[in-house]
Amino acid sequence: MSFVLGPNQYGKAENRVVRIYRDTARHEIRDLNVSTALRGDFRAAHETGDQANVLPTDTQKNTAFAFAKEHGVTSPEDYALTLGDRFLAVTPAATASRIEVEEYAWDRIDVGGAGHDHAFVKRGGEVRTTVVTRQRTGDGTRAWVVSGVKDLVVLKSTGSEFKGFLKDDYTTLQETDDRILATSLVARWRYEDDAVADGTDWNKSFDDIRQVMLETFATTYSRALQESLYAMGSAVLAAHPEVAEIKFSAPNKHHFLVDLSPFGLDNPGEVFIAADRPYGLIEATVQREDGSDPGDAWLTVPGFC
Ligand SMILES: O=c1[nH]c(=O)c2[nH]c(=O)[nH]c2[nH]1
Repeated sequence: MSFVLGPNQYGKAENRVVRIYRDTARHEIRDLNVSTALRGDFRAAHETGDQANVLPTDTQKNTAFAFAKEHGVTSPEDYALTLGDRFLAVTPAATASRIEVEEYAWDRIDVGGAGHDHAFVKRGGEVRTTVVTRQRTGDGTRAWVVSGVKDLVVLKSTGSEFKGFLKDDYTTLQETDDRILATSLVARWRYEDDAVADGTDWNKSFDDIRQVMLETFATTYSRALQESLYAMGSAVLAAHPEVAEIKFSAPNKHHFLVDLSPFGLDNPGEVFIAADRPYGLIEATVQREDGSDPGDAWLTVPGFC
């Protein structure tokens, strides 16, 4: 039996490149998922293990991040064309480079009718939720309404720090005065018992609460995601007497600053790698001090402490 090498390509898939433009107070964000691949004469790498023609996938990854700084991201097309050109230039064995870019769209969070300078909400994907429990009582029924939103992805490109935390022998995290803060928010709020009898406009209430959460996230300087959540919950309870309590489950979607110094580039908060996992998971309830009895409202509602 004999075999020959058929079609092949290799590269680094799904580099999560986030480029922030922060030359002025009004930041811009380009959020990309970049996959690179090279095709050509890479027979030796497969047949004899000789890597002399192989531009490592690690180098391809580094280039994807470095080019986001050096050449910027004016469009996914221009960025991909520039990257593809570079790989061909430095890899003589390559006959083709293939660059696939997905771009995630962000909208500015609306604050008082204007888009915020550095707070964004990811377009699409969010889901409105409600869990209603109607329970038989002696003379009728009682209803609990727990409504919410999940997968509401928000990001601040500045106005967030994390420092002064407890340190031990295993702490390596550096303190920071300025970081990206991002989360995919799950929030559920329980309405007061009389919200049903009072004829609550559920649609209006949902829209307003969502807006209060977004606006508070945007305008509150954050010393931790915990503080942002508490501020958001407090703002909802202050503005909405029909809400008894609100619970949050918020993954801290880490964005790590990429070290571009090996390539002679500085990186003052402009190019980040959006990490997938692990993630910090911050969960908190904000409730009224004299709050009503939640009864069975939260029974089997998953994902909250
Ligand atoms: O907002 C944060 N809260 C934390 O508890 C935490 N822990 C951590 O490593 N980073 C962060 N960020």
